[in-house]
Amino acid sequence: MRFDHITLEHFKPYADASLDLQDGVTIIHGLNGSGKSSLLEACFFALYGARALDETLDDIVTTDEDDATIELTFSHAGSQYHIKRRLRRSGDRIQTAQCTLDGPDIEIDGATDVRAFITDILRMDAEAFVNCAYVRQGEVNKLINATPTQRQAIIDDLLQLGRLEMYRERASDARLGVEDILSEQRGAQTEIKAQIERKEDANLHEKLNEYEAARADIDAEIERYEENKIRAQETRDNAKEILTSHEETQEELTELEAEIDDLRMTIEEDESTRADFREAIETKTEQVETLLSARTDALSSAEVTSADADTLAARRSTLDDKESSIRDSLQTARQQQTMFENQAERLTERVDELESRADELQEQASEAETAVTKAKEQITTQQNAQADIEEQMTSVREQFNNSPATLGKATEYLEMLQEEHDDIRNDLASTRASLSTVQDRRNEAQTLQEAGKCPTCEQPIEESPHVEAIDEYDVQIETLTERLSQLETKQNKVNNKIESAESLVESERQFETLKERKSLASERIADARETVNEQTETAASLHENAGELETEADEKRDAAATQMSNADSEAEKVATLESKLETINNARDQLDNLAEIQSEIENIRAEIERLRERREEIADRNDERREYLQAKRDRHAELAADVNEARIEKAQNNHEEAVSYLEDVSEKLDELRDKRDNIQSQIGSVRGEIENLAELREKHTAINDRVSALETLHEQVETLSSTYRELRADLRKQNVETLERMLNEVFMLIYDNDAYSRIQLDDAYELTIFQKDETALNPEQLSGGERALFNLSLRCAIYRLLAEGIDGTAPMPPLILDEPTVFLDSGHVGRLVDLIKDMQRRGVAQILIVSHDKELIAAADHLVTVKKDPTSNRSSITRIDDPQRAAISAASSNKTPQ
Ligand SMILES: Nc1ncnc2c1ncn2[C@@H]1O[C@H](COP(=O)(O)OP(=O)(O)OP(=O)(O)O)[C@@H](O)[C@H]1O
Ligand SMILES: [Zn+2]
Repeated sequence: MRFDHITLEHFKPYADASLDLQDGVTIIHGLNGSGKSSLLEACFFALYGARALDETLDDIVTTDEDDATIELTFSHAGSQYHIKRRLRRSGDRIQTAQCTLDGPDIEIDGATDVRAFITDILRMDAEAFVNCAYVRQGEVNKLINATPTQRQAIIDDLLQLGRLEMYRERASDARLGVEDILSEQRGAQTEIKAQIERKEDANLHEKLNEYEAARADIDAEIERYEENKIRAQETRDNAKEILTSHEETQEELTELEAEIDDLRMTIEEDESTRADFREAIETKTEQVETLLSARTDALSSAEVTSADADTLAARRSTLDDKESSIRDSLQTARQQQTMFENQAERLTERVDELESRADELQEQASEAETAVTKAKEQITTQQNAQADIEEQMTSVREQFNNSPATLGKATEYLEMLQEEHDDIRNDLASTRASLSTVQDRRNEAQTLQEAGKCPTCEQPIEESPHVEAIDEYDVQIETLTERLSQLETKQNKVNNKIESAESLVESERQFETLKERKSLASERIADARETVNEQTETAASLHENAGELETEADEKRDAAATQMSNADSEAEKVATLESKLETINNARDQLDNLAEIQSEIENIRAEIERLRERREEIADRNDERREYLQAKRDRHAELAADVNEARIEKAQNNHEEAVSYLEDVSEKLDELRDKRDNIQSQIGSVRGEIENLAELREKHTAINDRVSALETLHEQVETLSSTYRELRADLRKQNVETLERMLNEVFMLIYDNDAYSRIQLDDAYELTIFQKDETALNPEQLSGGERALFNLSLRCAIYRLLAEGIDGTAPMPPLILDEPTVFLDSGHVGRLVDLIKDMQRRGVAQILIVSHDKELIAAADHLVTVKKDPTSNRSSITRIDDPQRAAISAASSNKTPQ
């Protein structure tokens, strides 16, 4: 067997990992806790499940994960198989969700079946696998510490010697089974023999003859009694017939008597009904009398002579005719009344309309008159205003009388004065300027003169021709000053004139305004006069129209009164007609009353008639009944005469006797038959016994044959059991010898020191080590390292024994070592490398070693390093392509190979 490939998901520290595995030595290397052992455990788990690891499924799934998947591919006997296990959380527990194995022509589903299949092809269960191929970390002492019996069991189991023991046990079980059956059969044989002897002593045929003779006697007796019984039955039946017929006659007589009583009673009841009816007829006849006298009164009230239907109908039709003619008149009168009322109403409405229209016109007329009065007042007011204006105008005119301007020329005059005033002002300004210039020149000349210069040419004065200029200036100043004073006087005068001219202009403007106001007043007066004329005319015409309307209103009012009185007279007619209708209705009520009385009389008479008929009917029926009654009485007398008392008495006696005999004979017959049945069953049992005896004889022959066959079988099984025992002992001896030889070979190969001469493994699987001086040591006395070496040797020897000792294809799993160097010194690690190479040479195809020891890398064909990421706490796997170079570099740098 070879592991080819393993894939992990969420298995212990692995999040996601996969690894190819080949033939040869694979070293799995890494630091403590990096996940090396877990990798091997995964392979083991894939094959056998969690139980084999002594762990629960919860331990296997990576902490905080809810599922895990482990897949292992392996080759075995030329075929490749693939196991897949999937775990999943369900509630707070992890469970196996899938466990399948597939390979050529096989597909298995379910953990139990997969484990069974693996156990079968490897020929070892999980425990055997661990004992042979999987040297687990820290299990150094397991085989050393085991008792010889345990060791024997382990090794026997591995070598399948257990099977021989099983076969032996089965053979021995079979022998015991045969012995059980044999002793049982012998017991049965003796028992049957005794039974046969007992039956032969019982003279069964003689007994049978006796019983048959007794049965024939009883049969004859039974026959005789049966004949007697038939005769007694005939007697009883004849008597019974006579008695039955008598009983029937008695019954008929009783029935007839009852019928006679019934009939008599019915007749009496009916006669009493007739009497009741007669009384009812009398009462009703009296009622008719009363009603007849009521009818006489009703006839006179209804004004008819007879109450028969025709008369009443005729009277009704007369009333109907009258009513219909009254209704016609009534309708006409009502229509007339309505018509007159409507007309009166319409006329009254018209009167109202006319009066209101006349009022409106009168109002309009008085409005016009008011307007006239107002216009006249306006005229007076305006005339007064005119006189006032004229007065003011006269005073303005008077103002102009003594003025320089005429009325209408004042503005022109003012403008002329203003021009004059402007001229004077200009003159004044220029004169003042001239005076000032002259004065300035004179002062300058004076200054120059005083400085000796000519004031005109500014030449030195001596040569100046203009010395007289200052005087000229003085003259000019005098002239100019005079002129100024003249101009100022003139200006004052003109100013005064302007003032009075301005007042004139104002008056003139006033005069114009007055003129306008006067003409306005004239216009208003004219307008008011027109208004007076117009409105006076309007008022007159309105008064006229209003008068006409009032006249018309008076006429209409009269007409309305006339129509109203017509309506009243029609209303009177209506009342009269309605009271006539009332009278007719009363007459009808009287007719109804009469008709009712009449119909009641007729009803009661009909009732009386019906009662009479019923009385007659009952009388007829009772006559019939009386005839029938007579017939019944005749039949009764006839039957009573026929009864023969003596004959009946005889029949009764016969019947009693026969019945009592029959009872006795039945008892007797029952007794005889019981007796016969008894004898018959005894005959049956004797015959059964005889048959039984024949059967027993047959059975006896058969059981004799079986007992001798079982005796032969017992001998054979005994031989088989002892053969298995001997075979196993032989094989074990042989295996112990081989295992001892191999153990010595391996131990000598791996153990470096020269302290021990040999190891002894005796038939009882006791292990002893001999020192050079032949003193014996128990392996438990060895040092820790020596025990580790001893354990390794023993494991390798067992592995070799299995691998070499089994014919054909060895189903051996890979040899798996977990931390084998733990107790070894460096020298022994080197020896371990030699051992591994030796095992390889001897044909162990796949060796898997977990080790943190770099020295072991020297033995590796393949190197796998395992590392755990310190932050994520997840492990990863790396394959090293060239392990030997890695080993050298590791040895030189003393570092973990990458
Ligand atoms: N269910 C789990 N989930 C996560 N991590 C786990 C789980 N079970 C174990 N581990 C981790 O896996 C590691 C143990 O792995 P393993 O025993 O394979 O280590 P190792 O490399 O063989 O170490 P050593 O050299 O000490 O034997 C531990 O660090 C542990 O924390
Ligand atoms: Zn480990």
